[in-house]
Amino acid sequence: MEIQNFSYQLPDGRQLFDHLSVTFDPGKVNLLLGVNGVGKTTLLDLIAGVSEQRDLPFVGFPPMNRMAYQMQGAPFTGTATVSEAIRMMIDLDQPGHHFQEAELPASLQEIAHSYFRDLSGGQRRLVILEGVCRLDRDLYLFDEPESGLDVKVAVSVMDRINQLITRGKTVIMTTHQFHHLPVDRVKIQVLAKKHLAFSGTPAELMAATGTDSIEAAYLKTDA
Ligand SMILES: Nc1ncnc2c1ncn2[C@@H]1O[C@H](COP(=O)(O)OP(=O)(O)OP(=O)(O)O)[C@@H](O)[C@H]1O
Repeated sequence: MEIQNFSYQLPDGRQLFDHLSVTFDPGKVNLLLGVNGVGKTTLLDLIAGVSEQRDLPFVGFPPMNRMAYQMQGAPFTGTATVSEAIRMMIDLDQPGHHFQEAELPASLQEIAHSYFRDLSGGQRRLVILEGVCRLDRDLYLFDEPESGLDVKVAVSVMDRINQLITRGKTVIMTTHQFHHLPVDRVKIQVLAKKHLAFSGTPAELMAATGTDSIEAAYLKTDA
């Protein structure tokens, strides 16, 4: 899946990307890194087709009905319980699947009968993430999935994302946190100043920057 030589202007005329080329690896967690405002979410929106643009130089991406996108702050009906919300999402592409609450992770079973409107911000995010992971798609887009989650829940979310990779799915995700990543299955893309500043494995990034952690290595990039 490739973005080839892509230039993009925001509605106010600012140039966000200038001849940007990025290759995402199948079967991996492709991390999009970069400072606030560099354009990570915009890129996910463009890939997912949320921002309607014609003739994009995007090659090899699956059609929209084979993608799942966890957007930041995705709305959901407040009058559904957690269990109903997950069931609704499963019904989207597996109608007739007999969903049982016992299939839910323990953290969601505890709140299975709570209304979505009564959940905390982190709990809402967890429900949406679980629903997105339940969709049977080829490409999964996550926008800061662990944001606002406590460490234990964040670890379980990364485990969930890791399960997708184990099943041969492809993930593209933005993040500002570098813990609990399946490092041997990660490809890092660092966006900076309208371009790609780095593309490669965590080991390559650390070797290139003479560091021993992804966080230290990232801080040494141009991002
Ligand atoms: N609809 C829009 N109209 C005008 N500017 C926009 C629009 N959407 C995004 N932008 C601008 O595009 C730039 C990139 O935003 P984007 O949300 O993609 O950044 P990001 O890298 O995801 O940031 P963060 O890490 O803070 O989530 C920002 O300067 C933002 O203000």
